Amino acid sequence: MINVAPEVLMQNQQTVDINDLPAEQVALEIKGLNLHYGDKQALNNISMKIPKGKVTAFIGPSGCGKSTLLRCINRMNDLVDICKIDGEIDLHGENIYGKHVDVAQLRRKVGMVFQRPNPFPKSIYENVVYGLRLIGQNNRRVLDEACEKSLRAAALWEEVKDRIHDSALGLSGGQQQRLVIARAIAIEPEVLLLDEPTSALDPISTLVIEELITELKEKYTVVIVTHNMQQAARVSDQTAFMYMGDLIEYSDTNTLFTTPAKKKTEDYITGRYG
Ligand SMILES: Nc1ncnc2c1ncn2[C@@H]1O[C@H](COP(=O)(O)OP(=O)(O)OP(=O)(O)O)[C@@H](O)[C@H]1O
Repeated sequence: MINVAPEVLMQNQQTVDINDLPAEQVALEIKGLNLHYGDKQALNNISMKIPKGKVTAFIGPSGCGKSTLLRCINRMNDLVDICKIDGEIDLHGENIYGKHVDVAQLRRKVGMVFQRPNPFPKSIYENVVYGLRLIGQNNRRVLDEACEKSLRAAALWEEVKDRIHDSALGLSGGQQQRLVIARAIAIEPEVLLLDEPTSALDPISTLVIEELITELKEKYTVVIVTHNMQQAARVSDQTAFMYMGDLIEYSDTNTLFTTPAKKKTEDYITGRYG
């Protein structure tokens, strides 16, 4: 028996051949990506297309390489000395691992939110406008507008509008995670990477973030790593199942959860391992 409630999948009805997307619908294309940590290979020849304006989920058992693959998309793995990467990731047709790529610029286009909310010990306002200040924007009116717009987009404005100059550390975990999302979108990235964004949150905050993810895809390409298959089924349009560094199966979420093509995928989604 498959573990994901059919009504969840019904809400998500759509079928797209993910391997046959026209170029204008592709946000990211990963081509023959191999990654080693020292002698250990963590990603094996991964190739996939990530569509624009959709939510793509990476699922798979612990240690299969989901976060590693996610971190390749904004070159966070560059910070790991023993990490060696070959292959290509094209963002709108341009290889992000190309010689002349400005990594700081890339990370403005590809924002990231981590498992644990990590607000800075500053006010709510200063957290949201942080990235704008970094790129030299200090006009009060522009910052005020960006702050309100981002907090609204992150579904947090109504809860904090009367205390935006208070410390961000006084917010609840779920509010902090929405604040971090507001901070990521304030600089208007094209892609938003979410690495298990709800794993430290209670069920109600999780639901709020899931609803938010569904709204965010109207403006951004979202890629999410999750341990939670129900969550992948609820929020994603496409799902990639990974196992021991391999991309085993990648298709629209309904197909992957209802009629997986590979035995390994079926074993995983039916809870036989993982
Ligand atoms: N900085 C690192 N140095 C060395 N090995 C690493 C590093 N980061 C990850 N690994 C290894 O790479 C493999 C993939 O790890 P990764 O964190 O990407 O998996 P994951 O699927 O996201 O796991 P989880 O669901 O537990 O977070 C694992 O074997 C892990 O031990």
